[in-house]
Amino acid sequence: MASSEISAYKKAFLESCISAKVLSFGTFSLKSGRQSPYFFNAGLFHTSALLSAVSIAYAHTIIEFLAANPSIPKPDVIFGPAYKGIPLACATLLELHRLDPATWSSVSYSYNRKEAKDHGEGGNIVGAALNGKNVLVIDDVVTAGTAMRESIDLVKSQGGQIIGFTVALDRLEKMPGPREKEGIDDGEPRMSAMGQIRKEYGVPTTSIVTLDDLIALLKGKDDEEDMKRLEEYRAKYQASD
Ligand SMILES: O=P(O)(O)OC[C@H]1O[C@H](OP(=O)(O)OP(=O)(O)O)[C@H](O)[C@@H]1O
Ligand SMILES: O=C(O)c1cc(=O)[nH]c(=O)[nH]1
Repeated sequence: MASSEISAYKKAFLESCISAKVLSFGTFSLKSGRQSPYFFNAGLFHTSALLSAVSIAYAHTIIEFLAANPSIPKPDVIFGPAYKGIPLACATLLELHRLDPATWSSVSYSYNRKEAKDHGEGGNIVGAALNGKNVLVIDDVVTAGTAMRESIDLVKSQGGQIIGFTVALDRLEKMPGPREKEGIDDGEPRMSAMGQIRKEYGVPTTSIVTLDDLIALLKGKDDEEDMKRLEEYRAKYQASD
């Protein structure tokens, strides 16, 4: 795919991520244990201009996602998993309300604490209670899907129903093999985390951009060495779906 085939808002989103160094290139250790030649640090969307830009991209992605999947019920709650999902969910809900107040004014945000609070109101959920609610989860990036699975378990344990997942970046990586953490790569094909979750839980998922979009954007205009490392990484960890 050539960079000209990326839609204008995806291109603008990726370019703002690169200029703010939300997307950076080098060698990074991931939660999965993989060594990646690129990293998406959503914690760097910390100015009002960047937070506004990212929330506009999420909001448009969510509106398109809901329009393309009419069987998905309307969300009651936008849930942002701790930590990086928290400001993203809150800012996106404000943007959705700005774009379409009639639809979004009664929708709530909610997020978890990583450590439950044992005084005051207590518990590990801040914002709307999830019991009986249709919950749309917003997170920053998906690699092996550990964070997504934790969100599914958490929302279910609170009595909520997950109706969809939206992330900024789907790295399109295959799920880790059973001995990958020990450094043993069996080289077997596997589905992506997003694909596996769609299949296992029947939960629809979407992303603003993917690794394929990033490579298409960078092709022919960036550092050739970074580009080569990105393509090698994609070839090694590319998912089968
Ligand atoms: O798909 P995975 O393999 O789970 O990797 C991606 C997740 O890892 C990071 O979160 P982390 O758990 O480090 O929490 P943070 O938001 O506090 O940085 C990142 O923010 C994603 O949520
Ligand atoms: O897989 C991860 O741990 C990970 C990848 C990435 O690009 N960004 C991030 O915050 N975590």
